[in-house]
Amino acid sequence: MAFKTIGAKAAAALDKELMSTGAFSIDQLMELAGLSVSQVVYRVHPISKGPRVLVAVGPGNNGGDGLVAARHLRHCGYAPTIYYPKRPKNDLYQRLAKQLEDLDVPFVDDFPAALKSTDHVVDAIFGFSFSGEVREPFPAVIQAMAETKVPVTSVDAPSSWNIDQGPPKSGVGSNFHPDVLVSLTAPKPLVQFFKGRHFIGGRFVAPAIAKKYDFDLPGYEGIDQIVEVSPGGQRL
Ligand SMILES: NC(=O)C1=CN([C@@H]2O[C@H](COP(=O)(O)OP(=O)(O)OC[C@H]3O[C@@H](n4cnc5c(N)ncnc54)[C@H](O)[C@@H]3O)[C@@H](O)[C@H]2O)[C@@H](O)CC1
Ligand SMILES: [K+]
Repeated sequence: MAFKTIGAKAAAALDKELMSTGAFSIDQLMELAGLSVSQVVYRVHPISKGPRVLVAVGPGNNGGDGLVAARHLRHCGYAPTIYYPKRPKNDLYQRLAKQLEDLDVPFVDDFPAALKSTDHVVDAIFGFSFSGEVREPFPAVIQAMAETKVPVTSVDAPSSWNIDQGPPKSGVGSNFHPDVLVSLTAPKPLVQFFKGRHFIGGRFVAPAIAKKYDFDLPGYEGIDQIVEVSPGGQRL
């Protein structure tokens, strides 16, 4: 059985609903989303494969998930490094960054250089609100992630891919195929073009809300925050 996908518009509406009628705060959702991402990294890249994780953080909530994941990974014994070139003034992102600074997590400015000394990359640049062509300073970052041999885990979407239509046909991102994807709440239509290891995370949706938005909860086991599915979103 394939899990139903939710398109960009539905994902944004679901997000709004969780924070209005669902009574969640954004901090809560982001904490659980980021925790899922950290569990996926632990699953696909145990510390024995190398503790260094470079997290590429974008300007929106996808980036916030990356900051939370980095904090959990640090507490689990990894050595994360953060690339965060566009830091919004928003209080939530400032606090997430401060929490990392207090754990002595380094922030770096040169992504290609940092990529040369890491064991794993988390792509938390853009999620379901990405649209159009990638703007500066991110084209070189996407290109570097496309070319590296270091494994890349993308949060919610491979950054630069159109949420509903998948990878761009040409230009930045057309050759970007991350090794791992963590779909948050439900896979997006782009998963039909994805070929790597695929997980669903974001264990915070009530059954009634999933029903309203016409997707299935993946059946998390025990205390797991993630479920592995096929690249295209079939139950394994
Ligand atoms: N309900 C859920 O599923 C949850 C989703 N969360 C995360 O939130 C994400 C969505 O967050 P947002 O709506 O803040 O948006 P995104 O983080 O997807 O991206 C929006 C940011 O990217 C910029 N941007 C958009 N297109 C661009 C382009 N072509 N070039 C350069 N910059 C561009 C925008 O100006 C904005 O700053 C999800 O993908 C997921 O990762 C979680 O944090 C919480 C719960
Ligand atoms: K992403």
